[in-house]
Amino acid sequence: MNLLTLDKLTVRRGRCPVVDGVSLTIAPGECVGLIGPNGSGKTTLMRAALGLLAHGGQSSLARLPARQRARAASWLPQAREIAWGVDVETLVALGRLPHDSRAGTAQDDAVAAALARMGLEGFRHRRATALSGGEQARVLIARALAQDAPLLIADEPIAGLDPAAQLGTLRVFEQLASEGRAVLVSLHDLTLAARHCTRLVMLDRGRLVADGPPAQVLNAGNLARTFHLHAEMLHTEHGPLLQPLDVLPQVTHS
Ligand SMILES: Nc1ncnc2c1ncn2[C@@H]1O[C@H](COP(=O)(O)OP(=O)(O)OP(=O)(O)O)[C@@H](O)[C@H]1O
Repeated sequence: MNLLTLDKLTVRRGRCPVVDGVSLTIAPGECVGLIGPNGSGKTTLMRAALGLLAHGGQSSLARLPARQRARAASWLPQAREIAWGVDVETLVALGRLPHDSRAGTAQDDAVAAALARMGLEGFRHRRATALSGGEQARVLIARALAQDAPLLIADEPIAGLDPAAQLGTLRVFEQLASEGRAVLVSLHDLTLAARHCTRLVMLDRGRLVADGPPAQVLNAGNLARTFHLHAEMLHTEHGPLLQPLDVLPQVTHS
């Protein structure tokens, strides 16, 4: 059974559609990378899919009552704001709010597992607001993991993380997928997207322009048309490596 179905999802800002008739499904076991240039509609698509923005078309998640939705999907927004100076363990435990028994073994296990996955055991008793930006970002990812939902939707979760933390985070997402959950993650690093996602969905001016295996989606034509990039995809023993070579002139569309 699919964990997310979008059918002609459309979001307008004024008269202009910034997400334009996007249809897709996400099934258990998939780690789907959402890629596209700045302003192509990635955040808007995710927020509309979650029912956080008025939209046309259908989203299977947006239709659910709030509590059920919070059990069906966890959401990691791009803005990393930690408003309260609580300790890291307490903050991560907030991810358990959608579940009935907030205290007890299930909660302790989920929080401990989330802290371990993000390598935060040593931060458990630190005040969350007193951590570095990257550390705070990892704590917020841990909070989303503690929610223990079948689908994680994450908006640029590795922005601002050091290279090891970026790799570690994407490996956690791959692990979630291999455990039978699913992830929809927006990414700007196309090499990491190619290496760690099972599938890529490419947006261009709100439209879905490619959807499939990374090697197929990241072809020279798509990179030129959508990203205005001349790039070479190198196939190394460690996996694909995208080498940007030049910026191409943008074609004006009427
Ligand atoms: N509140 C808003 N009011 C009007 N237009 C908006 C609003 N929020 C976003 N937009 C526009 O919608 C389009 C899509 O924005 P969105 O944030 O979804 O893009 P994105 O692909 O996530 O970009 P980025 O990679 O820069 O984060 C952009 O053209 C943006 O200017």
